[in-house]
Amino acid sequence: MAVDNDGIAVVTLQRPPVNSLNLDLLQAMNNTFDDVAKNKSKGMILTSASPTVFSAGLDIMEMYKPDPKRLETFWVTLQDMWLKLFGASFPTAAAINGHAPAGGCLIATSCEYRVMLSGKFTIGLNETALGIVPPTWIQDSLRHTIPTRQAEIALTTGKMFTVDEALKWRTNRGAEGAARLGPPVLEGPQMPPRSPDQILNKTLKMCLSPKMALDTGIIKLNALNEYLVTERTTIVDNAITFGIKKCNDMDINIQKRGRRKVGLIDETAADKAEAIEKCKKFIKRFDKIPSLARGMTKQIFRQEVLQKLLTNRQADTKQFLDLVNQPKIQQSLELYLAMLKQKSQK
Ligand SMILES: CCCCCC/C=C\CC(=O)SCCNC(=O)CCNC(=O)[C@H](O)C(C)(C)COP(=O)(O)OP(=O)(O)OC[C@H]1O[C@@H](n2cnc3c(N)ncnc32)[C@H](O)[C@@H]1OP(=O)(O)O
Repeated sequence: MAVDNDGIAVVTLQRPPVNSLNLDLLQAMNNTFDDVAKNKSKGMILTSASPTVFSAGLDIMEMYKPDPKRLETFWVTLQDMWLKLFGASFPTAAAINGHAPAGGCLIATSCEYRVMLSGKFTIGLNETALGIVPPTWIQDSLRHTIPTRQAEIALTTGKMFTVDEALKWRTNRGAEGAARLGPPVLEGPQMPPRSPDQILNKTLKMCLSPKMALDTGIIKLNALNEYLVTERTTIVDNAITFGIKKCNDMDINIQKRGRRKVGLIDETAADKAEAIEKCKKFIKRFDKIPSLARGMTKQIFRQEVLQKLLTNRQADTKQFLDLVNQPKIQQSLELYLAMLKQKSQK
């Protein structure tokens, strides 16, 4: 952990090669989260020392042919880690500088803000694809981050999102779009400034008139272009809102049409330093908010999900132990480990 001059703690996961979460790493994370809380840090950013992997999720070796006592401690320590991170009163952000499957995605979704490096990385809860069932609180972390329907589809299909798919939906391409429309397209006299409505009404009237002089037509076209440039964002936003409503009315899946993104991450960054900077910017947004009010509001907001695990902790642990000890699950884990080994030897 490194605390910067602003009092923001940057916690770097460092368990080569892929930051898989074994008992030792989870215990170290818990101790670190306690320290961040004790030191009254302004906030915490989680990132990874690996250049390509944020975290590969749970260490499968902890679950394959496990020692019963250690397996139980492992699970309870994972629950503790999640309770501390998801329920932290201080602001939390993840600078996701690589792949974040399963438990890696859990850590990221437990934070309040996510910045992921652009590139060929993926993030998601892929458990069902491995034949394992993510427990309620792990599902809840995703449901807390993205819309319920998208979370259900992602969970049941074991979806791994590309960075672009994971990004949140943005409609405002203001400057870029305006630049594409550009300056007036036709050479010639320009019109004195008027309000967009005045311009549009006049243009419509003129276009309906059968005798329009060329010069007047040019003025009007320039005026229309000016209107489109200045009001583009509003026009595009209104068109998208209208389009979404129509698609919903007609039961058309907007995501398939490529416009709607899911919001699993908040921003992208070109490199780790930029990702950390963007996370810091998020944390600094709370500079003027009294920390007690902020922290309590967050905890109330997350209380229902946290309480579910707190009340069912023993049952959740038993369910995990029963599941892992099933011969079928052991077989799946063995096959998966062999597949990973084979892949890494290529
Ligand atoms: C049973 C009930 C459980 C319920 C609880 C459910 C909650 C969470 C479940 C999990 O988190 S399970 C873990 C799921 N994780 C994954 O599916 C990711 C698997 N790994 C990968 O896809 C890749 O490793 C990577 C993260 C994309 C990185 O790829 P890269 O090419 O950089 O590295 P590799 O060559 O694949 O791996 C290097 C080395 O690490 C070993 N390894 C990778 N992931 C894990 C892991 N999760 N646990 C243990 N070991 C892992 C991999 O086998 C290689 O080992 P060596 O061959 O070098 O010995």
